[in-house]
Amino acid sequence: MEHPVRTVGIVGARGHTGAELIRLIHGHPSLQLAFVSSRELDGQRVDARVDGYAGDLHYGNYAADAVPGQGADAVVLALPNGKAAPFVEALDRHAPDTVVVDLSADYRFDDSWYYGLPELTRGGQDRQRRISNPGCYATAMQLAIAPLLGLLDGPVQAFGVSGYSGAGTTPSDRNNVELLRDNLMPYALAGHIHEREVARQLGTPVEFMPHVAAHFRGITMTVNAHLAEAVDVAALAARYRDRYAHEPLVQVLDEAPWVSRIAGRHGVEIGGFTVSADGRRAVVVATLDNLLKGAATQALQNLNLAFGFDETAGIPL
Ligand SMILES: NC(=O)C1=CN([C@@H]2O[C@H](COP(=O)(O)OP(=O)(O)OC[C@H]3O[C@@H](n4cnc5c(N)ncnc54)[C@H](OP(=O)(O)O)[C@@H]3O)[C@@H](O)[C@H]2O)C=CC1
Ligand SMILES: CC(=O)N[C@@H](CCC(=O)OP(=O)(O)O)C(=O)O
Repeated sequence: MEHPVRTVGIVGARGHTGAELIRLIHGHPSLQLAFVSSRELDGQRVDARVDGYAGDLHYGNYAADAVPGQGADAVVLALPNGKAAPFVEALDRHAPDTVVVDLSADYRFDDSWYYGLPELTRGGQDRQRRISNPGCYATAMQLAIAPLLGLLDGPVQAFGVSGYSGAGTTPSDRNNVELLRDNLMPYALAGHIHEREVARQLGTPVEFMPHVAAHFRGITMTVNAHLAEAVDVAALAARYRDRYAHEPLVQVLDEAPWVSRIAGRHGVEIGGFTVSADGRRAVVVATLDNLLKGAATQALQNLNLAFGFDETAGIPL
């Protein structure tokens, strides 16, 4: 179906997720880039920085008060955690009908925002204007755990390993390639914000242990669940196949998915179904690309739903 073209601005466009969004929006049949904002790249050509973008757009440095005046139909905030509020306040005040998609964790606990994990939260109210876009670990955990709801007996343990692009571009130990070489770096082993986010969304306790590794992109998430009744591997896998049968972005496999195979791809792979001898403990593995389904691809799903487009428009499947 033909749609009128809608325009999208990106704040935080220098970052890893911003670059992916530029590529996706540029290739979208019904979306067009209105502006891309970066303080550091102000004035530079976008085509000199982003493979896959061809055009005359330049980065600009737009402070929060300047964003509503750009007239974009949607604004994606791809800023570090804690930086979204001035942009949201300016849009609330001067352009309240703008669709806002926030990639950070800033509004994920705010019930006045729509939590946009389409495979689990889409419904009758998808034409949203304030959308909190779940991140990489939270998406992997929720998609891996959701089919187990109703079977669980106690907290679920989630062991996650992220590529270092998950730590953004601000220098830290977690994106320091020297420190990561031949290494696996554990951090925030209890109480990570994504632990609380997933527990809140799924309504069940989760114990999350994040790590970062030397690869650039991709998350692997191993979930360990104690069950109230025994299952066998076939029944466990069938539960996932049924749950995601009509989801173009979720592939259910028999074997355990490998993170090396998901880099650069838009969906999620779930597999490696294993049960203990008594059938009361299940293990499941999920992989996704943190920059795509964990951020930019999910943002595109949410923009598509907000504008009434096909949810996967512009997403190469
Ligand atoms: N990386 C990932 O795998 C994922 C990231 N996310 C979330 O998405 C958001 C963006 O992540 P990512 O792309 O990795 O981040 P980056 O660190 O790579 O990029 C951050 C961007 O924000 C801009 N920026 C930084 N500070 C400010 C500020 N005070 N005001 C205005 N602009 C600022 C930077 O550009 P400049 O300094 O030039 O202005 C840059 O464009 C984060 O909230 C992150 O948690 C979510 C899922 C996955
Ligand atoms: C490796 C690494 O540092 N990862 C980041 C999360 C990645 C991400 O950006 O996710 P959210 O948007 O959900 O915060 C972290 O653990 O905080």
